[in-house]
Amino acid sequence: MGEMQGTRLEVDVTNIAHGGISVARHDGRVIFVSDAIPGERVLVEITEDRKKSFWRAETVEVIEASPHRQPHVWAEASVDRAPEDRAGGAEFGHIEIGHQRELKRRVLVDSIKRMAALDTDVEVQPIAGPADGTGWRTRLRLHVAEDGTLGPYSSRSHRVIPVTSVPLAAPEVARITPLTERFTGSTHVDVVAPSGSNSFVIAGDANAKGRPKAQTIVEVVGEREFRLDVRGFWQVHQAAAQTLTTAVQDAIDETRFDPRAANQDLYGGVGLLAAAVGDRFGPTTRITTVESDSLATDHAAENLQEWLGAQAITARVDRYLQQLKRTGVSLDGSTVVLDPPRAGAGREVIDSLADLGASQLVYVACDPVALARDLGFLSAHGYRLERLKAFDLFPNTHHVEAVATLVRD
Ligand SMILES: C[S@@+](CC[C@H](N)C(=O)[O-])C[C@H]1O[C@@H](n2cnc3c(N)ncnc32)[C@H](O)[C@@H]1O
Repeated sequence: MGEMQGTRLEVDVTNIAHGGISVARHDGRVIFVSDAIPGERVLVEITEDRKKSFWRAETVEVIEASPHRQPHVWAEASVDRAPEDRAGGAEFGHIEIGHQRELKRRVLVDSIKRMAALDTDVEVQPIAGPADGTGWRTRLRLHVAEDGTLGPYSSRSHRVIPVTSVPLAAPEVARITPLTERFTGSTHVDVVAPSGSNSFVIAGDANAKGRPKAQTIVEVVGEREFRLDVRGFWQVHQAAAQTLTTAVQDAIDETRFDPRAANQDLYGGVGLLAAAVGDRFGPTTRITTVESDSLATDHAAENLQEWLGAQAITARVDRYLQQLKRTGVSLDGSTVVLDPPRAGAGREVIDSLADLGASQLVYVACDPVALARDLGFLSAHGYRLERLKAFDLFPNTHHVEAVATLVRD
C-alpha cells in the first residue's frame, strides 16, 4: 500500500455516500471521490490508498459532467482550483440545489434501510431563504493562519484558505466578517449575528485555559425570545429554529400525548424544543429539559419560566436516565423529544429510554447514519417509525436534518 498515492485515473461515479462523498469503482475496489456527482466520468487523483477495501481520491477534472453540475456557489471552493486550495464547508455547492436534496434523501433512506432494515421514503424539504441555498449562516467560524490572515480550512486539511467572500453567510454575517484583517494571538474568529441583539466578531484562542467570559444574546422565534450565551449552541440557519419548532409540534401524535406525564426534552440547549411543546399543549404541560452545559441550562430555566410545568436540569443525558431508573421513575405515557449532537443518542441512551417505558419519541437528528443506527436499536425495543420528515437546514453542504416520530404500543 502507498504506491498509488498521486496516481491519476478516469472513473465512473456511480453513487453517493455519507459525508458528501461520491462512490466510484476501479478494478472492483471502491474509491470515495470528492467534488464529483453520481453519473459523472471524472479524472481523479488518489490521495489515500492504505486501506485494503477502499481508496480516497480528489476530482481533478470533470470529463463527462452531470446535468446537475453548476458553477460552484463559492468560486474559492471550485473544482477548477487545485484540490488543496479549495475552501471547505460547501461540499455540495457544485450541485444544482434540487439535486442536492435528492442526494440527501438517498443517503437518509439508504442508511435507514441498511442499518435499521426499514423501508421508508422522505422528501428533503427546502426551508425559507434564497433559492440557491446561500445567505443562511448566522454563525461562522474562520481560522487564523500563521501570517495572521483569516479564512476557512481547506476542504481536506487544517490549512487556512484565504477567501474574498463567504456566500453561505447571512448578509449581516458577510457584512461584518473581517476577511482583510490580520489577527495575532488568536486561533479562530467567530462571527455571530443573532436575530434579537447586536452582532459580534469574537477572536478566540483554542489553546487558552478556562471558559471565556459569558455574554448573553437574544434569538427571536416567532413571538418568543430566547436568551443564550454568544458561544452557546443555537441552530445555524436563520430559519432553522422556526422550522424545527413547527416540525416538532407537528411530529407529536396528539392522541398519545399526556400533558401530565414526565415529558422530556433531552439535549435541550436553551429550551427551544421544550418551548415548542409548551406552546402546542399549554403552559401547564410537564416537561423537563436536560442539557450538559450549565450555562445553557441557566438560560433554559429563564427562557421557560412562563411554562409552569417546565424545569431545566444540567446533566449528561445518559447519567440522567440512569438516575431515573435508580429512583424508580417511569416514563410510561410520556413523550420524549431528543435532539442529540452529531454522534446521535447511542445504544445506552436508547436502552434506557426503552427500559423507562417512554411511549412516544420525537428524534431530531443532524446525522442520517447516527439516526439510522439508533432507529435500529429502537426497532429492537419494539418502537415503530410512525413519521419521518427531513429539512434542508444546511444547503450547499451534505448535511441534512431529520425529525422522526417513534411510538410503542
Ligand atoms: C443539537 S444541539 C440541540 C439543542 C436544542 N435542542 C436546540 O435545538 O437548540 C445538542 C445539545 O446537546 C448538548 N449535549 C451534548 N452532549 C450531551 C449529553 N451527553 N448530555 C446532555 N446534553 C448534551 C449540547 O451542549 C447541545 O446543546
